[in-house]
Amino acid sequence: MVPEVLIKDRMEVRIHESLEELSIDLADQIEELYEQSIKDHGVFAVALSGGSIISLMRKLSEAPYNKMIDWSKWYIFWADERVVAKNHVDSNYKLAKDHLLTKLPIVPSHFYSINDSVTAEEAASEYEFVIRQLVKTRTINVSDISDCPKFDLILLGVGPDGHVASLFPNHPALEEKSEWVTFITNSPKPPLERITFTLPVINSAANVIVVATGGVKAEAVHMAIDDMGPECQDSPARMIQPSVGKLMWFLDDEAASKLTRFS
Ligand SMILES: O=C(O)[C@H](O)[C@@H](O)[C@H](O)[C@H](O)COP(=O)(O)O
Repeated sequence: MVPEVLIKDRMEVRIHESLEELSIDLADQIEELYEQSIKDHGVFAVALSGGSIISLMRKLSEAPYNKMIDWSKWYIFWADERVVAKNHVDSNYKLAKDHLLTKLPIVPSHFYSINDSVTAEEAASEYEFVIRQLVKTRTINVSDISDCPKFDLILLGVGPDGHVASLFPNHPALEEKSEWVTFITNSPKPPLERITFTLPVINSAANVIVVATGGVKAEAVHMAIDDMGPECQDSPARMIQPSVGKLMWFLDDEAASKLTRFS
């Protein structure tokens, strides 16, 4: 089935009848963005999040995608990470590795996970340092309008409260403008300690994909996408507005159930 597609400015909303259809469409779109990035600068620098998005990306490990893609060109980052050991059940690195990355022939040295043996503050600043080095060598592109990294693709889930990455409603981390990676020690969603890309970095990406499924996300999706009054202004998901890049939302019918169809 073809998804229902809504377009507003540089935002595209793709609504699917089933998770299976969403997963196939997600893999198709990621493959297309990969092709564009390779044509543009020869590599594909992708940042992942935690949560259900990882299992929704599973089609990438199946035919035809697994054979169409030159996986040696992929560089994997985390838009946010829980500050726990890499083998801890809460680790976003472990989640991605167990359910996706080990099923793909990506070069292991192309996984850029955080240092899990230091404090959240140190992990954030070390991670930013690593990204800065990769921007210097242009493994990660640089934004056309600031000195921020321009990831080829940042993939985000969204929480029922509208959080994206580890940027939670009304949290001071949302105000961070100078750091690329910041840390929090009081996450409303456990575990408490996390590192996260800041809004300037997310909004400098060439492409941002946000995935939300299930009725529990319907209100957050409505607040993030629809033209609403002041009550939606606190939604971190609504703050995802790439300055130059493209924003795509992938929803299932339930997550889209409160959405105003705008085109
Ligand atoms: O580490 C995390 O907790 C995540 O990166 C977080 O931002 C997640 O993506 C959303 O909470 C959506 O998670 P679900 O898709 O599982 O609801």
